[in-house]
Amino acid sequence: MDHRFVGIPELTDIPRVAVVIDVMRAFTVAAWAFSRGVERIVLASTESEALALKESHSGWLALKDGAPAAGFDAVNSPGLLRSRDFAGRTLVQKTTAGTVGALAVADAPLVLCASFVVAGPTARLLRTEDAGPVTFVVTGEGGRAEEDLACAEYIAQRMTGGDVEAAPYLHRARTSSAAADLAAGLRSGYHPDDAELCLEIDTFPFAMVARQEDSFTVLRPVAVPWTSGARVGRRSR
Ligand SMILES: O=C(O)[C@H](CS(=O)(=O)O)OP(=O)(O)O
Ligand SMILES: [Mg+2]
Repeated sequence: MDHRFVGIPELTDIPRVAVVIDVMRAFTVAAWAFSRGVERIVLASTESEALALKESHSGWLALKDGAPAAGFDAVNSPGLLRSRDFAGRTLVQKTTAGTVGALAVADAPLVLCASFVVAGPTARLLRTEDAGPVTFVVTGEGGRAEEDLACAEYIAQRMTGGDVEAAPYLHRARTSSAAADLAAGLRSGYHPDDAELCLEIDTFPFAMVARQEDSFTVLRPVAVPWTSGARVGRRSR
């Protein structure tokens, strides 16, 4: 199938179906946040917007990448999130690459955010939706991040429905510069398990769908059973 693999700067039109990839770490973190009880993630375009949203909505929490900072409740680290209890909470997320990529395609009729931990459900949902050609947004390094490209290509292969060996794709991600930086502790807001947590396949049974709700871009988990007939539907444009 004629999929496109593009960086954020190459996004010149509104895709019909967009899958925004950020393995390290935004959309691994988002999946972990949902697994810890977060009900929805509101994507913010700036840190000040994230803080303003938190302040104006009782009970909302804010997460950003980089070092911990005043006003923020969490950082962009799966290792640091996995023991938190976020039951029923709304989380506002702002990161350098992942959330920027998702907001860049927010007007597309179908937008999924993905990483290896939700790769299988993401591919199954795209099959169920009969999605056709997908625009994969490779968020890292202007579209050249090897971990994101490997994950995008892995999901594209799994969309075909056949068995796909994960090892070569994971190897590319494990040997990426982002993985090396994470493993070496060069990223702020970091846990030593982060790189490995980002390199797990199908940890969670849901895909993550971004939709416009009121004036926000909101990410929610959508359960995708192995034999799903459930459709999420696309917005008409
Ligand atoms: O937190 C991350 O891993 C990165 C930020 S940086 O590359 O470490 O500065 O953000 P993300 O949007 O998750 O790629
Ligand atoms: Mg990244």
